[in-house]
Amino acid sequence: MRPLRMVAPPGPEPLLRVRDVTLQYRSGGATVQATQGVSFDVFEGDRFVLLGPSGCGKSSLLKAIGGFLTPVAGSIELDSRAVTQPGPDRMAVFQEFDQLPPWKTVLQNVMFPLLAARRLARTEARERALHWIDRVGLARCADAYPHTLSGGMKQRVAIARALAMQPKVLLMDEPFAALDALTRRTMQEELTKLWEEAPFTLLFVTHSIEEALVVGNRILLLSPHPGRVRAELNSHQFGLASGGAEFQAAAQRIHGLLFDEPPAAVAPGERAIR
Ligand SMILES: Nc1ncnc2c1ncn2[C@@H]1O[C@H](COP(=O)(O)OP(=O)(O)OP(=O)(O)O)[C@@H](O)[C@H]1O
Repeated sequence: MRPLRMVAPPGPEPLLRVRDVTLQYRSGGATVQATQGVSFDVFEGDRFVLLGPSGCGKSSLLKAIGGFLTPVAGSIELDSRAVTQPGPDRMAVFQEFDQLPPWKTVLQNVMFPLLAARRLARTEARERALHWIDRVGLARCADAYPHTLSGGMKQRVAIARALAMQPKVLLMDEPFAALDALTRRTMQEELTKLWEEAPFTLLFVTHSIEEALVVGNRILLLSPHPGRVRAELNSHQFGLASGGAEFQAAAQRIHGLLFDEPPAAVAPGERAIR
């Protein structure tokens, strides 16, 4: 099918530019193709969502943007510089609750990257860390160890740790997928609130259509394995208060764009990607 993309308004240069990226793994003599020629732009302050079915290469794209996987074709630029390795300008939050070293307290966990990157002296790192621990609502848990925290609290620590580094882009790989439905909703709410208080650039991976609509302002739809761009949509009209018929219709439409063969019809304002 011909992928669809919203007509891009003339505007600033993208912060993150992904061009024709093909990703592969070599596994036991075989080659697994994760994505095929994927292109998209993320602008400063975007909440950009990669949405697609399991195995379409969303995590692989995040790994490549993180500098952990080199494309076999195409290019990735952050702030007009080629991404060739991991760096503190791209902090990640993952789904797994064990991403926090268990022998460090909450405060030590959040301070750790600040000290490792030699960004700040210990006193400033502590201050910065405490600020972010407070921002995610965990001020009373600064001296707690991860095993004493709930899943949602651990994810809040991971978010505080990442945002304390003031990355150019925050990478989130299904960060709420292992949480119960109620906590997941709360976390979506809290993430949106953090963004509203002080916007940052977010690249968020999910396979939940509802989560994409709630968290994102722009959504890239990827086809099943290997991932290709199917469409790019604006979703800034949907927020946490969204529900009802319009939200359901948008979710249905995205479902059609992702899975229907032939794909769902083009909406006004969208065009084929050249
Ligand atoms: N380390 C690896 N070695 C070999 N193949 C891999 C590796 N990691 C991922 N793959 C394969 O690459 C493809 C894309 O995987 P990826 O995890 O990026 O997809 P995804 O869209 O994030 O899936 P999910 O939503 O299930 O996490 C899959 O076919 C997967 O099996």
